[in-house]
Amino acid sequence: MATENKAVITLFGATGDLAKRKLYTALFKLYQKGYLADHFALLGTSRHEMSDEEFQKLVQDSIKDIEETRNGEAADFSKHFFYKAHDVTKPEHYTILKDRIAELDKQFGTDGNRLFYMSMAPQFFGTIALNLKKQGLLSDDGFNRLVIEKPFGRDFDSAKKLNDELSKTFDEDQIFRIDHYLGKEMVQNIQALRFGNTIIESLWNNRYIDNIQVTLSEKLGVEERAGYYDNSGALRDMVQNHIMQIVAQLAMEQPVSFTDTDVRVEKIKALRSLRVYTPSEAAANFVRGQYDAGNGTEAYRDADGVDPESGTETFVAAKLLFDNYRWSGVPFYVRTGKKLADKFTRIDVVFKKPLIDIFADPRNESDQSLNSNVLTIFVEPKSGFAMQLNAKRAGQGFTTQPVNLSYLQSDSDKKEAPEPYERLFHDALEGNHTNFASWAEIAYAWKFVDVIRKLWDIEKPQFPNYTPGSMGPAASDELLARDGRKWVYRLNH
Ligand SMILES: NC(=O)C1=CN([C@@H]2O[C@H](COP(=O)(O)OP(=O)(O)OC[C@H]3O[C@@H](n4cnc5c(N)ncnc54)[C@H](OP(=O)(O)O)[C@@H]3O)[C@@H](O)[C@H]2O)C=CC1
Ligand SMILES: O=C1O[C@H](COP(=O)(O)O)[C@@H](O)[C@H](O)[C@H]1O
Repeated sequence: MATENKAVITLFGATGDLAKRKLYTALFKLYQKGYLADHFALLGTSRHEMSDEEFQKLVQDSIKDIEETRNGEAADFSKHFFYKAHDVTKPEHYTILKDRIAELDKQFGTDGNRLFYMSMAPQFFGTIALNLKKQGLLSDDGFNRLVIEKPFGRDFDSAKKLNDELSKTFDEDQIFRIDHYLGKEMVQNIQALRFGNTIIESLWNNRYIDNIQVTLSEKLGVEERAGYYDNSGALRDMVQNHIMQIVAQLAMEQPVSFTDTDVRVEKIKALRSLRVYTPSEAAANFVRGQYDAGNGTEAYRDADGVDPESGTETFVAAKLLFDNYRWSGVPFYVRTGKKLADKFTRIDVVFKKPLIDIFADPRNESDQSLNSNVLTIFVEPKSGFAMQLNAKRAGQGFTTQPVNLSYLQSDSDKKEAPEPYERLFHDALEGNHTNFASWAEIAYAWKFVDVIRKLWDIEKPQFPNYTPGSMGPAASDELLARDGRKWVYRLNH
């Protein structure tokens, strides 16, 4: 039975792409499930003039593809939505919001609970937070929470400046920094798999694991976001946040309890032990790429809104090392890129082979009958796990072959699973930080990434260097080949 969350949500950027594509849908699903009911209201803002009725129509249009569970549900839901034109850079405009929030609080009985959601260009985040306090928009009665979109800074210094600005208004336990990968079902499952299974956790260390591979592969290019992406690149867009968060969950120690505070402590410790490279180590352990034209796709540099001489990377592969007792000597290979062969996210945990292969033919030195055991966590589009084991091939004689034990979520399971934004909105309304990035995690991730960024900003890359539809530049395969390893997922394999 769902417990209703009471709050007035103030959404900055209410007419933006993210709000229309993801946020209203997420809220509607929470409404359908009863997590939002009579006692909530959303006050949308942007500079655009619009009436409440027009805004309600915009919200209804955004959720029109979701099936209603009862007649008139979408219309009833939209009646909780209100709008005020507001320029976040104008301090005097905040008074308009303040009065309206107070009215909505009374009208909907939200007990003074306020959730502020910044879904706007990041240069405005600091200003909004400062004005929320200065202009008196915070409540004295219920909770005051801030949900903030990515990117959180573009390097450590800018992230720290932003965090200092936010901290003048909100305490760390009031800030919810969105990383939508943390809202994905199978990313959350990493902890269930590790800490719910003796068979897994007892092997989860450098005695048994040879290497771990994380792949976030995208088939699409930059689409409509070229302006943002060309200033960002894959390192900032995907590695500093999503990949670091996944890697932290794979590397962390078992938390004392499954609470946000204890989980955070362990993730922070894991990121603290990530080896920060010197520039020459960074050059050896990081690979960047940019897609060329090919397979019916134009080159990145020819895309609308991209600098024709752009040196922005659309692909990153890297080898990460943790300097701690559990992981010493185990490389974590990560990669992400646009215009790759397919859209998928997966984690491959490659176990060490048995020390002695008693099945190999002693007369043939090159005979290797045993494969590595590989645990694959399929994050998307399929969701589940597979464990590759060695088994006897059926029939006369004795040879082994790899076989798979697998669990894949059914389509109905997947339909039941909330979308990341639904889950994360709900967590923020509940005040649960488990699936949000803390400042310390973000700070360590930036300090790690800044070394690479600085190096890449100095050295001119040899771009373009990979074909659309491939798995990135050859140097990505060479990164592993140098260590005598291969990506578990590769084309034509
Ligand atoms: N779109 C996406 O897929 C994703 C977006 N994000 C993040 O979400 C945030 C929002 O992105 P997105 O929705 O794409 O951005 P958009 O550019 O589509 O929307 C920006 C919103 O901000 C409003 N706005 C701009 N300037 C002002 C101002 N001075 N005062 C008040 N309102 C203003 C705009 O309305 P108006 O111009 O009328 O004022 C609009 O509602 C960003 O931080 C982005 O990085 C993160 C992941 C994915
Ligand atoms: O944060 C981002 O993520 C998307 C990929 O997210 P997914 O859920 O579709 O895997 C990426 O396309 C975008 O560039 C980045 O900003």
